[in-house]
Amino acid sequence: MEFMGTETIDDFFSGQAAALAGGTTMHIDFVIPANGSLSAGFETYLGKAKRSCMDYGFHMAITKWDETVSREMEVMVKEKGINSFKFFLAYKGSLMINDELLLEGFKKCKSLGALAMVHAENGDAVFEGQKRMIELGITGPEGHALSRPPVLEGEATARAIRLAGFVNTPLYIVHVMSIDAMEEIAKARKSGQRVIGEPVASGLVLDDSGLWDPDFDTAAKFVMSPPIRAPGHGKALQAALSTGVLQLVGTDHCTFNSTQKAFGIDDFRKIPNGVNGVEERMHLVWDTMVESGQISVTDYVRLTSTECARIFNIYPRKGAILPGSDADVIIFNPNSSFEISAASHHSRSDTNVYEGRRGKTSPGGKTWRSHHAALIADGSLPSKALPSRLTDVRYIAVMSIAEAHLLIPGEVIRTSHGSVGTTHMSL
Ligand SMILES: NC(=O)NCCC(=O)O
Ligand SMILES: [Zn+2]
Repeated sequence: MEFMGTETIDDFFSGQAAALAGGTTMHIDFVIPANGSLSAGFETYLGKAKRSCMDYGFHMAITKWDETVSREMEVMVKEKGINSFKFFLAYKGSLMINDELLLEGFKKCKSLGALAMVHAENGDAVFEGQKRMIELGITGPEGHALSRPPVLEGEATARAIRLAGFVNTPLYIVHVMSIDAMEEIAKARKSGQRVIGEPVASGLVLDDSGLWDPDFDTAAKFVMSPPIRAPGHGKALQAALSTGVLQLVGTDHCTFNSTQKAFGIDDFRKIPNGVNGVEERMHLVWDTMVESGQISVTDYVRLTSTECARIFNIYPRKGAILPGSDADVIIFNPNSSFEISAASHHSRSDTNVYEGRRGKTSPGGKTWRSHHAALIADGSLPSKALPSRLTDVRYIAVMSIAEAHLLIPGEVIRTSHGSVGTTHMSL
């Protein structure tokens, strides 16, 4: 993804290699239109995706509005297999759109049967918050969190929910990071509105303390939007996930290396926003949610995978181990762990926001093995595979087997709690 004057350090190949190493076997990336053109953006991303080593799908961002965009949305849905569009309420001056455009976009999604997705922060208020921080002389990464507090996420979430309700169209809130946003989603769902809330790995397991680290590189690696919140928010998001208030776990994998993050060494507003997570998501959700007893193994499969397949209409090709479904499996040993580190991860990023945390190994002691249709015998990654873009927006299945059970290609899969699923990430 091109963002904030630079481009993510992971491309389709390295991002997907990281995903596969971490037990995720398909992703849906966000296409950013090229100068507002959906078809040009789509072609650009098809070109980038030539480097793919696993299956993928596309969402698309809508960053401006006119008759051409409206017509192109129709083409994307009817001819290109895109069934979800993202609207940014933040990033004033670049990706942000106003309420008028949001309403147009929601109406168009409704008429096309597509799912509207929203990045929910009040971009005008964030802009004001950033000015305030700079005026106070706060230029470091902590200024990022201070300038865009949870109330601005709550406000934008509530506004998007109400406007989606006004248009009467379903809504998906991406990267839910705060109690404020989660409570708006809870209220809407209780009232019967179809609102889907997606927390991401970073919001569930990290807190904002890293942003105050005196070492710039360390602090800057935690800069993402909405920001990683103060202690307490993550725990509340975990509880919301386990009780069904939030529906699935994504990653928003969007990596920049230290030299890119250093663009903002004198001004936090210039630090490219984004953190890693696609390689760590399955480990972290297992570790945080299953091992703590907050969710069952069956829940784990649903939250990391099946739910996503259902929401994006990919089930049962993905999200199920059934005749005709894709045979994507992951195998790990819950009793054996390794240390997560930038030194050994598969992303191209030179930092890892989960440095020092632990993940599970495969039965052979290596990273998890995961692959679509062809299991890798020794846990190694594919050098080049035969990926496909699922034009009917089908996803990939991941089966989690808690008992380490070595599979060989063609073997009948037996498990006491086998299931399947999917995830999405953005590169
Ligand atoms: N989330 C983030 O900080 N970077 C990716 C762009 C976005 O999705 O907002
Ligand atoms: Zn976003």
